[in-house]
Amino acid sequence: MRTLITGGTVLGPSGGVVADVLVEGETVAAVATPGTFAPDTADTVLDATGKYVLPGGIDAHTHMEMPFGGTFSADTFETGTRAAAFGGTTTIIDFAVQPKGSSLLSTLDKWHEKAGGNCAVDYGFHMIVSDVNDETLKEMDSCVDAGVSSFKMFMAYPGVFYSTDGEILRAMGKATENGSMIMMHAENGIAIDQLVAKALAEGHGEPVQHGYTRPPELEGEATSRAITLAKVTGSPLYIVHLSAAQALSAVAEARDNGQNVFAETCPQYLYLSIEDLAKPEFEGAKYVASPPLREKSHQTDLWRGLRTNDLSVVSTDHCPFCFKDQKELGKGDFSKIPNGMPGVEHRMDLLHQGVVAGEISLARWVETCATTPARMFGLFPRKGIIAPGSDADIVIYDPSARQTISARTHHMAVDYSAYEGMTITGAVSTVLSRGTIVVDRGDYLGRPGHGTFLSRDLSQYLN
Ligand SMILES: NC(=O)NCCC(=O)O
Ligand SMILES: [Zn+2]
Ligand SMILES: [Zn+2]
Repeated sequence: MRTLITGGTVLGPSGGVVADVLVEGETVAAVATPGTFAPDTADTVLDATGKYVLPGGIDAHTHMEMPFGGTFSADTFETGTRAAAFGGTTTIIDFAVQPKGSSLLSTLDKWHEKAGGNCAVDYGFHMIVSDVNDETLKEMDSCVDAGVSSFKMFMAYPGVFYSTDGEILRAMGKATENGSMIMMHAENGIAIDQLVAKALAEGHGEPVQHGYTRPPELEGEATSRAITLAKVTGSPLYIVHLSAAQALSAVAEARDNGQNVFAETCPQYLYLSIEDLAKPEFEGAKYVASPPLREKSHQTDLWRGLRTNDLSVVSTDHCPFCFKDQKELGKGDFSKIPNGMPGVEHRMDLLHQGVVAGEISLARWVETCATTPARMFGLFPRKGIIAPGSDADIVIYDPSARQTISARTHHMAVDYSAYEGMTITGAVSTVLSRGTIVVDRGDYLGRPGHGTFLSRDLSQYLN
């Protein structure tokens, strides 16, 4: 099967060039001067004139079917990866969640069961370690052997996912040994729990209290502490869902000092704010995620961080809970609102909107949403670039189309959109996953089970 994509501007991490792309089977065969290949030698010709042709997005932070607060995030691997495909994301890396008291390998088996045969696009796993002991430390080696080479830990959520500094230090030591990466949810959960208890005792149960009780200073403090622990152990560190200027300063300083510290932010922290959390009639619950949405002033710093590469990656932290029945579990007590927001479908569009607004370049759009996550998580050059030999995960993107985001038209299995009514310039036209057209002008042509598991080895990037 040969597919020829003609006349588009092919984008990569260093800019764009008008070229034709030849796909043979599942991989890119050539990127060549327009007209190099006769159209009648291809089975399918896609005219991309006036459009961008870019590597499929890589969302390195999703939570499909994730257990949290007595319920499960609303997207299954089937619905969530289909929504990802609609939005131009052709790889997700989801988090397997170790329940306290159980093993990492049985957790991994469970996540394979959930995802196997169901995904529309390719997928990998990180492992959430919530129980550090001799056995799980050994199992981290087995996870790396099984292609799961990144481990998330929590300085937040005492009693649930939380690890002490000592436990983090031990896991970081193991990561240094076996060439894996520690990913950190950096918020001071012990202090936050005190603020939450005080707010509730004073009768403040409304959603905006979620923001007030998780101040940015406690994200900055935890980020600095994680960086210090990583320095002591010599381990690389990846800060997930960074939201606050204080945390960004800590990351920037560490990077300036030559430490292997990386960070991601998410579209919600670039576009939404504590004003959304403060919406009346419990509507603020739609925006409850941790870390919380911040004052708008933080957004300026985050966009700058994306330009300077102190923020290297944009992921979604897609963790959708329906407003009805799920978010409602926390009516009257904000601490019981399931934490998380939907987003996997709109990351590419929202970051393209950053290009339109002059915040980032086209090259940074591709780099932060595809190339760098591929490099950092052991998928490059198979993913994250359009080059001979790479998987033909390709998005044809119309930069002049206009669309309005709405729950009425999105494909995520959740009853609201965090960006309801927002108008975007640019839209996905066609998406190929390993050479197969999975989305074309609004139609889904893929199938559950097309997506395959990606075994990841980080040694190339980190050494
Ligand atoms: N972010 C969030 O609120 N929910 C998902 C779990 C996590 O990433 O901490
Ligand atoms: Zn987290
Ligand atoms: Zn998350």
